[in-house]
Amino acid sequence: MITYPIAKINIGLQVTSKRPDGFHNIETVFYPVPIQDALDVVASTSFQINISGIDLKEDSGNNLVVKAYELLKHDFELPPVKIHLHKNIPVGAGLGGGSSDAASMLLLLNDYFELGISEDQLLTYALQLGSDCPFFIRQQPAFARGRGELLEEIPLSLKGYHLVVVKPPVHISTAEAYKDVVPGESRISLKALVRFPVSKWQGNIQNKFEPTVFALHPEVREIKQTLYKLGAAFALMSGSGSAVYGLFRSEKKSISAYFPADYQVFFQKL
Ligand SMILES: C[C@@](CO)(OP(=O)(O)O)[C@H](O)COP(=O)(O)OP(=O)(O)OC[C@H]1O[C@@H](n2ccc(N)nc2=O)[C@H](O)[C@@H]1O
Ligand SMILES: Nc1ncnc2c1ncn2[C@@H]1O[C@H](COP(=O)(O)OP(=O)(O)O)[C@@H](O)[C@H]1O
Repeated sequence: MITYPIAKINIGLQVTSKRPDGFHNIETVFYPVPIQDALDVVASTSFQINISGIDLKEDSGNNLVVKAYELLKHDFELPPVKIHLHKNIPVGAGLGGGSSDAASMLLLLNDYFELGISEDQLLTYALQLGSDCPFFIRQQPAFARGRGELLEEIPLSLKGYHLVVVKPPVHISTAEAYKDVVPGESRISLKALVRFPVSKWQGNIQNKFEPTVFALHPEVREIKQTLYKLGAAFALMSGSGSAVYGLFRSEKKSISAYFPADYQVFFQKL
């Protein structure tokens, strides 16, 4: 059975407080975007995993899709499986690729082996794999609080916008990014801000990780500035970075020419 895990962008990200469990409470809007991996699973006589595409530079046994399989195997009688994961979503980018692969694995195993796991239970399993993971169970635009798992779906649509995502060759560790951030409340709630037209978002919708990431990696700030110079209606770093996205009113196919050759540039009509 094959499935195509998608990516997300964060439209605004506020880190409101540090929690006793070591995580942070956040407020963000998750929006699904069609940058995709491919995940193929078949029942087999022995467990195997094969990864192609972007090199994850780590033991495939630690991959989140394997963790998702092991999590369900603990509670259900699953046969061994043969997994093929093709990585296309940039890694360490703030696009949630690993979390999405893990959530897709839960959904796929539930369907393939007819496990009968309810959506609520899938959300609980997903949170054990990552804070971003529950969003990828339903993949609907959502205002998120808590660790990112308290999801409230919102009627936000960016249909008609042209999305550009630029990922420089900078890998950002989410855990390291949280260590540097100074928590605080925002003046106006993000949930209220996203109801404004996109043309009013610039300067109002912010990502709390930008100041520290921009200070350490000025090239990430430059991407945002370039996207605005090229006419973006809104541009922001996604999650803990290092990918930056821009929303444009018109097609921007030649945009790659404005960035160095080793930057990955994706464009997609939403
Ligand atoms: C920052 C965000 C914004 O959407 O996304 P990314 O930039 O990773 O895509 C998320 O909060 C990332 O979620 P996720 O990538 O699933 O993180 P996890 O695996 O749960 O946690 C990795 C580490 O980040 C820190 N962490 C994560 C989430 C959170 N609400 N508070 C935290 O302090 C913890 O130190 C944790 O050990
Ligand atoms: N299937 C996977 N895809 C991507 N990264 C994975 C996967 N499984 C485990 N990882 C690990 O998770 C880390 C963060 O992955 P990713 O979700 O892409 O980050 P981010 O959301 O911060 O861009 C990677 O550096 C890698 O070590």
